[in-house]
Amino acid sequence: MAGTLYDKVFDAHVVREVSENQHQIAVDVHLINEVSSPQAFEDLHERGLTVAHPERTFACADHSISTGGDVRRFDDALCEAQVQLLARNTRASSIPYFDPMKAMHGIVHVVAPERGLTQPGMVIACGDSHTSTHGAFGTVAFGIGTSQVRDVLASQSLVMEKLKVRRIAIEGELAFGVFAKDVALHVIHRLGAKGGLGYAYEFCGSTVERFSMEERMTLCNMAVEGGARCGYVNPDRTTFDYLKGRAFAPEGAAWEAAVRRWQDIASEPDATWDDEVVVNVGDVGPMVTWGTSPDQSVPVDLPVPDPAGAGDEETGWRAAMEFMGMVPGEPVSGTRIDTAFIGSCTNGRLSDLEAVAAFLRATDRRVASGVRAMIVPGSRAVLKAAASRGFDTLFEERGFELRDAGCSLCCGMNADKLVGPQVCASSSNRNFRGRQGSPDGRTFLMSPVMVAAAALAGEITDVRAFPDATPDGGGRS
Ligand SMILES: CC(C)[C@H](C(=O)O)[C@@H](O)C(=O)O
Ligand code: SF4
Repeated sequence: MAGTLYDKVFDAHVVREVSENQHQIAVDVHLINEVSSPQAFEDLHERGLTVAHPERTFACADHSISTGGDVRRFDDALCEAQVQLLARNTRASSIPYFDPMKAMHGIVHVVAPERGLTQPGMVIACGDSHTSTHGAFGTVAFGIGTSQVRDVLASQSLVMEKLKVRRIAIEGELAFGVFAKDVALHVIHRLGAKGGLGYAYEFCGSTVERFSMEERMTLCNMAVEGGARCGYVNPDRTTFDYLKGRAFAPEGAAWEAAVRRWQDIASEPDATWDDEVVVNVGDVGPMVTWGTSPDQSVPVDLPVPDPAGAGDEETGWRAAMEFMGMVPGEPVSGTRIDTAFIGSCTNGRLSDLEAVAAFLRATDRRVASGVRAMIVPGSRAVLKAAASRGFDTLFEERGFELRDAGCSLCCGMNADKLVGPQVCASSSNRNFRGRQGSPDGRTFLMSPVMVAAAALAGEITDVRAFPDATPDGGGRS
């Protein structure tokens, strides 16, 4: 069957066309969280409706949860109420809940793939924009608003438009110190934070083919920061190998049949894309943002650009630079930091922690004095795997706090927040003003290894400039 993966999956899920380019589509897996579901459940109950498919609905409490070691402690009454409501609503509707008191707790975009819930060819919806992460598996996965969460709870379907598809071929070998996160930041820089509006991004090319599933998740996670509603990678052997044996993955004959089905849904070579872009990443360096939008980034060894060359964006660039304390023509490196945050659904997976551990082992330095450095695994499974490799001791010996799983400082919706105008080197995906819980806080996005380097140096620094860093420590994550 000719066509793109997006077309094939979307078309296979259409229940009916509601109006011109508005389709009711079936949802295979609905992920819910404590932030965007309480109102949806309330609306549902007000209409006298019940959850249509609790067995296709899965819940995590991730944004509001404390990562300080006791998940029963809350920063404020709203956080506590949201988590309690999620527990109550899931219990009342028999929805599986990855309870924060239990071993499978974590950020929903980390937990669902770990469990094997995310599978090729599915439509996955969640009231959270970074649902695009699941596209790494050849899944059409996107964020929805609270009223759509209600619709999916009630009907296991929702109404949406069909997107255009942009094929983004990423080519080249990543240099030492360059990671999937740098590729994501580079692509967004090149195509713009709004460049993907109305599109699904299909990531392909030799770089993506070589990427692990965790690297693909990092890339797809950030598709939404480039304005795309979803991003995906065609499923291949890497995808199948990752999924095999996971809790929700099919088994035996069903596994063989699933793999055949999954192979069929990849985009055909003669498919038609609405747009095609080639991005060469062989000469991309470690990226760092200088502004308040994820596309405002520069390789760490280049100066902050001149807003005079930014056309329509000049005013926005100037405002962002002023807020961030950046000077055109001056390097971002050398900016003193107060906080270092390694975690989030972008970069809180085991391979991220492995890359950080390898980097730390290649140096003997500790976190610079005055810097608070936090490592927050995306899930308890990641935390456990990290501990079994001895990373807990390593991180703590070097002055990093290894915390419990959750969104933590990514969004400042829990006790982990910046204070005042603090500067944070962060491995997360958004650098919007106030993003990390302080209206004046300043966020610089970069890869987890670059965050670790900043933590040791006390300032944003080029990881490649660490004299004792080795290619192993700077390898891809
Ligand atoms: C709070 C939640 C709905 C939000 C999102 O939609 O992405 C959050 O996860 C974020 O990263 O900003
Ligand atoms: S880790 Fe950050 S980006 Fe991901 S779901 Fe949580 S708040 Fe959103």
